[in-house]
Amino acid sequence: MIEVNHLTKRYRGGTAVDDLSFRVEPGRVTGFLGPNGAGKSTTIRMILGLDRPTAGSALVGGRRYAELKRPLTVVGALAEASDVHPGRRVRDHLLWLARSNGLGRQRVAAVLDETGLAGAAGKAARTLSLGMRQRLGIAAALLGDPGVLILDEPVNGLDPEGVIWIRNLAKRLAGEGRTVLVSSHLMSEMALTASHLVVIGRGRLLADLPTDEFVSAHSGANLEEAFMRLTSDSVEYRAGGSR
Ligand SMILES: Nc1ncnc2c1ncn2[C@@H]1O[C@H](COP(=O)(O)OP(=O)(O)OP(=O)(O)O)[C@@H](O)[C@H]1O
Repeated sequence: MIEVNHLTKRYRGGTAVDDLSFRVEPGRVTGFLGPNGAGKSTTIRMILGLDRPTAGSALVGGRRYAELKRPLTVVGALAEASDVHPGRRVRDHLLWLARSNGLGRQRVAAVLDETGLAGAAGKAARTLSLGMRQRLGIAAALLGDPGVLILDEPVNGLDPEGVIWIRNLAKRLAGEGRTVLVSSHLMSEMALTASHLVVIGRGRLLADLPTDEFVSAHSGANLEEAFMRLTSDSVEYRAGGSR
């Protein structure tokens, strides 16, 4: 479970996240949506302890990230596909992560299998395709067998096979009872992946409800239309859209 309580982040230039509260429940995939600049990344960064809230809190498994003794065993995150040293081999990267987080080697073998990377374990990161790098990021997120997974724009740039793989993986992880939060700009993909949605605009909560209810509540023919109707006032580049 992820609990975001009155979370606020102000910068000199304005407010990125504005008194935001929602819960991400286990056992289902929750889509995290919002137009560019809505505050999704800032929210995720605060959940992961990478940014300090101005006010409010973000809890993972009932605790602030900074209080977690072994964070990788509680929450796994895919943020940047490329935060691996280019010369490092796939297995060595995961072994290093495992060692520095007090996890056994057997977890490395398990996540290599789970992500279909066993055959590429000896390859240097720089030789991997984007799809393979994405799998490596997911392998790292799964290393501690966490109950909470946060995937920020996981399908960007992936080919259809990669997109389907991520979709099925997210659903399988949720089916195992984990909490899965996925952010994406691709509405058609979200409609296929997420059964629940949290939608924000200008740092504020706009909707928190099941995907099918979201579409019918905003009288859209599909998720994209419903999203456009709901967020049309929150788009950053609109005239008069100063923050
Ligand atoms: N370090 C920072 N300093 C000042 N402003 C910031 C900083 N980080 C983010 N912002 C501002 O906060 C707002 C929210 O940004 P954020 O990246 O969280 O949005 P987002 O929903 O993830 O957008 P996108 O979909 O484009 O990735 C934006 O207006 C952004 O310019």
